This record gives sequence, C-alpha cells and structure tokens, in this order.
Amino acid sequence: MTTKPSFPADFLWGAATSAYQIEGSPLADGAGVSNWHRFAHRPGTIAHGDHGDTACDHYRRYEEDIQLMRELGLQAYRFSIAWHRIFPEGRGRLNPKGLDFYLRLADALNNAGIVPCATLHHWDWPAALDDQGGWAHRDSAQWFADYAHTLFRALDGRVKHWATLNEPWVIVHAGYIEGAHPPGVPAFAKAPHAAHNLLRGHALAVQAFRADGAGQIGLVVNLEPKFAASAKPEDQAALARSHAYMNRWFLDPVFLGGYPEEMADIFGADWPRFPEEDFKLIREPFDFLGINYYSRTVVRDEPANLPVRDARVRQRAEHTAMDWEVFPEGLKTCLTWVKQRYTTLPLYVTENGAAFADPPAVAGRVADPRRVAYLRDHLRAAHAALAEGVDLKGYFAWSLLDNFEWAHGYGKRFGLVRVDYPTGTRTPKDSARFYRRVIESRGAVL
Ligand SMILES: CO[C@H](O)c1c[n+]2c([nH]1)[C@H](O)[C@@H](O)[C@H](O)[C@H]2CO
Repeated sequence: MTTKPSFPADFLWGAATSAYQIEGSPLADGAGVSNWHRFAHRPGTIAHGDHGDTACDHYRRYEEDIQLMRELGLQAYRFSIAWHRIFPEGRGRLNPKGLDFYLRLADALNNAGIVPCATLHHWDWPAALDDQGGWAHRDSAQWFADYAHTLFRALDGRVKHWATLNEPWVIVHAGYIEGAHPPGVPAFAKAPHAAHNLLRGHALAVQAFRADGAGQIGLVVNLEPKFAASAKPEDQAALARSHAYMNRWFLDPVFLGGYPEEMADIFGADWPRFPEEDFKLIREPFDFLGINYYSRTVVRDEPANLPVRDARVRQRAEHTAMDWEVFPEGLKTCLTWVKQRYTTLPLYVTENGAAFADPPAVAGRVADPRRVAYLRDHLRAAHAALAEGVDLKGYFAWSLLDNFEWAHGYGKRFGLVRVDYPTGTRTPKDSARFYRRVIESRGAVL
C-alpha cells in the first residue's frame, strides 16, 4: 500500500505568468516601447505574425483573472513587472500610471488572500536600454538595481516575495547567442558579458532589497537534467559541456564564486577575464532559489554544432507540443542536485507545465488529460524530493492562462485555463479542476 503524498501545510500552491505574455495594452498609460513589443512587430520574428498587443488582455481583465485564481484555490500568483511601464525610457522619468497598475494588482491579490510573487525582469524591458547596449553594457547592472530599488519602495507592504530575474540563461542564449529573442542579432562575443552583467544586476538588486525592502528575494533559473547518449568519451565530454552551459553557468558563480571551466572551452578566445571583485558581489546571499523545470535532454557529441558542440538525441517517449520529452523524475533530479551541489536554501518550483494541443471548450469544459497526467506525475516527483529532505516551499504551475509563447506566438497552449483569442474568453480546463483538488487535499489525490 503506497502512502498518498502529503505536502506540508505551509506549502505554497500557485500559478505563474509573465507581463508581455498576458497583459496586452503594451503602450497604455504612458508605457514606453519595450524590446519585445518592437521585436514582435518585426516581420518574421514570431510564428503566424503574432504579437502581444492584446495577448490575454490581462492589463484590463486582471480582476476577472484574480477571481479565476480564487476559483482555482490558488494561494499565490507569480507574475512579472513590465519595466517599460515604470520607466518608459528605462531610467530617469518614472511613469506613475504604469506603477499604479501593479499597485492595483497587488492590492487586489492581497484582498483575495492570494500571495503576490513579483518577478522584476521576465525578459521584457524598455527598448531604449537595448539601444544603449543592453545587458552587454556594464552599466546595465546598475540600471536594473535602480529599477528594482524603486519597486521595492513603491510596493513595500504589498509585495513581500520578490524574484530578481527570470531565467538569465534564456536572456543570454536566445537573445545573444541565437538571436531568436531581443536584441535579435546573434552577438556571440557579447554573451559572456551579458550573463555577467545579469548576475551583477541580480546581486546589486539584492543589496538594494536588503537596504530598502521587506520579505524574501530570490533568483529564478531554468534547469534541465542532461544525460549522455553513450559512454563514449566524446559523448561524455559533450554532456559536461552541455550541463555546464545550461545548468551551471549561472549557479556556479552565485553559489561557488566562479564560472565552470567548460565556459572557456565553449567560448574560446571570446571568454573574458572578469574582475575578481565582481565575483565577490555576485555571491551576495539571497533567500530562495526558484527552479523552472520542463524536461531533460539526452546529448551526444556534435563538433559542428557550435558553440557547445552537442546535439539532442530524441528519446522514444511522450513529448509535448513543444517537442519536449515528458520526464517527471527530472524534476526530482534538479531539486536534489541543487541541494547536493549548491545550497540548502529554500527552493520553489517557479515553473512547471506543458503545452498540448488542447481541444476547444465544449459546454464550459476543456478536456486536457495529458496535462492532468503531466501535473500529477511531476507533483509526485516534487513530493519525492521533499521526502528526501529538499526544502521545497512551493510549486507554481506554468501557466495560469494560455498566453503568448514568445517566438511560438499563441499556437502553444500551456494554460490551466484556456483563452480563446481574440475574444479573451477564459475556460478552466480539467487540469485546473485537478490542480484545485491537489491544493485542497495537499496532494492526497495524486
Ligand atoms: C526551456 O524551458 C524553459 O525553462 C522555460 C519554459 N518557459 C519559460 N522558460 C519561460 O519562463 C516562460 O515565459 C515560458 O512561457 C515557459 C514555456 O516555454
């Protein structure tokens, strides 16, 4: 007889979104042009010519969405703040109307008994900052810290759970290596500097929080367990490079004080020497680590595939609509790896979810059995990590709503709640109902 999972009474159950993916109204109330608004309107960048001009219309429908969160039984809501609404040019002039939206959002969440969990930067920022050098500019760290400091003071008492950055690795890999995200032009030699300034900005923001904030502050990273396709030395070497590149690039400096040695191998002559005092700053302690987990990758050596010289070996297993392998045990692998290698800090699963080709709503229902199974199996893995002593404090399903899936546009649906575009009609899926039962039973239904 297997015992039913039981999550701690203070375990925080939530769902997550991000500003550009759901808000719409990109230029409302004095907001500046963001990098993603400009990028998405550049022909050829986003599937089907999609963009975030309307998205889920959350900027105007946030009260309806908070009612949805209450119906789902959510205890917390992870959202991000659009920098360009606060500082339209990135620095200097503050836009009170832009700030006011987040004051209203936080108040409405608190009044609904839902913990606001704010991410300061989830990839969108004023286009003006990209024009001034972006994250590759050494001053970007201070731009970010000044923006963060403003928000800590403005939302003091309303928001007590902060994350500095969402997935700095994606900002660098997609934005500077691939060019598939803004700034949109591959700039290989700039990538290490952008990564370094993101980490410096994170640390300076934590210092600003210590001076003027209240509550908890953390960092959110994406992790993806890597496995070698074979025991051959070349595949083992590819595994080491791939693992260092995606999983250790940011965590080694913040917890161990230096970059993985594989980075110099990957970047070669473009790998800089950074000032020693930077590493002291980057190790600024913070309060929790958020982990975004979706899948794992099996890799082999592929010398032609620069810069990491690896290639994915697709597995004979279930895959999501993103062609990501469904691999629930990988969540436990990530959580235990972080605890063993880096830290006993509290951990949150800040994103976990899947896109599937959901059917349309019929009579107020959306049958999404594959997402129900995905959530069930990954929550079981999360509970197994808890049982092994991981200090897991919460779980945020990605995502509350179907939304703008970056370069994929609206064709990939991750939501617990279906959004029919462009009417914006919301329909909770079966997975939302399942998640509510999980929360009510503290996992006993898993
Ligand atoms: C490669 O998976 C990453 O960890 C990852 C997946 N996701 C993310 N990061 C982002 O944080 C979200 O904005 C995406 O919408 C979401 C779904 O794609």
